[in-house]
Amino acid sequence: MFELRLLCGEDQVESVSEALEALDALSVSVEDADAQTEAEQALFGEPGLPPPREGWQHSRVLALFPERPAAEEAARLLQAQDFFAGAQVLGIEPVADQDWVRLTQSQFAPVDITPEFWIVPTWHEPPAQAKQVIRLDPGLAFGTGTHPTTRMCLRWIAAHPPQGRTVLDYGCGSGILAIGAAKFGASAVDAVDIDEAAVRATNDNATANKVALRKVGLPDAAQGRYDVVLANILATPLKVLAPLLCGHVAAGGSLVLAGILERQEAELVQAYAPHAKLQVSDREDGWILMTASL
Ligand SMILES: C[S@@+](CC[C@H](N)C(=O)[O-])C[C@H]1O[C@@H](n2cnc3c(N)ncnc32)[C@H](O)[C@@H]1O
Repeated sequence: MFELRLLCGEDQVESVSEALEALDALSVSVEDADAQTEAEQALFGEPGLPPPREGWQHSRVLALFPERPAAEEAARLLQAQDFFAGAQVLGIEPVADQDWVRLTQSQFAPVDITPEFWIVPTWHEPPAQAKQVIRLDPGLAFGTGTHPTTRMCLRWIAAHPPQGRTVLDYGCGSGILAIGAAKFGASAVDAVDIDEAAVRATNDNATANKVALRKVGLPDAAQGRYDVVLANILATPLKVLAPLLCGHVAAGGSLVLAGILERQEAELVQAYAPHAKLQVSDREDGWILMTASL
């Protein structure tokens, strides 16, 4: 395959990408041309908030073609378009054949939560010392066990097995916390997310792990009170959700919150103060786990 490399301004990326697709590019990808420089810009904000920017100031657009003449023809046609004015063709490079599946898989190794509790991709054998295993492959939904926020929630579950208790996983992503709670003996687990793709992933991952979740759906599926409420979202939505999440915790139950940076501790304590007394119960890589007993 051959890769056509282009440099475009913010306003040109969409037209150039669409034109490349119309010119039968096998794939089109866009990178921040200013990455790792002082001009690098963040594009994504917290969920529910508008992105700080719609696109990068300078983008590298990379298009794959099966043959060099097709890439050359695409470059020639693009250069003749008005919308390409100011953009540049950086070159056409052959792309070495690789076993992409193997390469991707090699980046996801088993992850230990405790010495005996592991998250293991399906293409790996569980380590010998693993007594409790969640089988999970990377997918569209967040939560493979590699992020500190997920790891801290799973560590909390392993340290406080919800044996015979009801659990709500609010913002379930891949369903990893719900599955963990079910594996550690919860009597009923509900998992909800605002993202339909997360709901689908949670159902699929629960089936793959042979655990039965009681309800999986959009946030309205969470009804009533639970002995344990887990929410690994981010500080801003967690603050907004304070009354709702606390309203789902049964008397004597536990609230477990993650997605909070160390510097956000005080604002979370304040937001939850009318409902619960939050305290930091774990920390990893600048993230904290905050919990409360109600
Ligand atoms: C950081 S991921 C956590 C996924 C998984 N629970 C874990 O611990 O790895 C946060 C998830 O919360 C969901 N989410 C964000 N805001 C939400 C909201 N207001 N209500 C429900 N889910 C939300 C996102 O769609 C995402 O799947």
